[in-house]
Amino acid sequence: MQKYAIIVAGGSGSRMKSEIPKQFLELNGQPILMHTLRAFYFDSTELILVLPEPQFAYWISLCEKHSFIIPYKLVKGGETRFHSVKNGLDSIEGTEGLVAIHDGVRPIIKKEVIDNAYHLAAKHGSAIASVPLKDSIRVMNKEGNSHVDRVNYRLIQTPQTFQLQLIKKAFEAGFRQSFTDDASVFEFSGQKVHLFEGDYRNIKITTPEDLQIAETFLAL
Ligand SMILES: Nc1ccn([C@@H]2O[C@H](COP(=O)(O)OP(=O)(O)OP(=O)(O)O)[C@@H](O)[C@H]2O)c(=O)n1
Ligand SMILES: C[C@](O)(CO)[C@H](O)COP(=O)(O)O
Repeated sequence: MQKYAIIVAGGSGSRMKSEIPKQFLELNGQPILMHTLRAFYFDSTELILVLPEPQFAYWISLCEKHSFIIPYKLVKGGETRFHSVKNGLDSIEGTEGLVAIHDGVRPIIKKEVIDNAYHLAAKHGSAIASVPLKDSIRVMNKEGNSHVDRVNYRLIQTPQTFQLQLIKKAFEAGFRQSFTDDASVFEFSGQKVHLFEGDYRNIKITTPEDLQIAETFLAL
């Protein structure tokens, strides 16, 4: 079955507070985004990179500088992550195949996790990488806050992988503020979300200390 990977990097990176967009910050001498794209480049997977249009020229200049020649389709980003993913999905012709949707700023992604994602999505319709919580959590409420049992919760990562036809249909219903990821869009369309074991090293580079953590993982 044809495999696609949509790598979304259309955000503004406001929490990183860096001058250059966080997807272009270097890890081990290469922009974060290059590590992420390379991880999905196998098995004739068709890659789609979603970037804000004003960043296209800068990205192309980085590719020349780093002799980065992996083939991919470049698609413009949208106002929110939902709109960026939608643009990526709309760029795929037809409805046959599997699509992994992955944050461009999660560069430490093992091939084993990606393989599992496609395999399980083919079987269940969806496959969402997740990990159990290591810390205690409390819920905030009118009384202040109270204990909740962490065994009932999971932290959700990407890749979030789907049968193409099902996820395209789900995104046609339109944007809602409550959507934080692709699994929430898929669930809203009435489909069942299938979780599988992700990886604690698959961090989302969001704030400055995440860069140091990612450097450490890459060195392993
Ligand atoms: N309009 C948007 C917003 C987010 N993303 C992507 O979704 C992923 C996860 O989002 P996040 O880490 O929150 O990125 P930003 O929105 O860039 O960061 P921030 O929330 O700190 O501004 C990132 O790869 C980001 O580029 C996107 O493609 N299009
Ligand atoms: C998609 C995601 O990475 C799953 O954990 C997350 O929901 C993105 O959230 P953000 O607020 O856009 O970083």
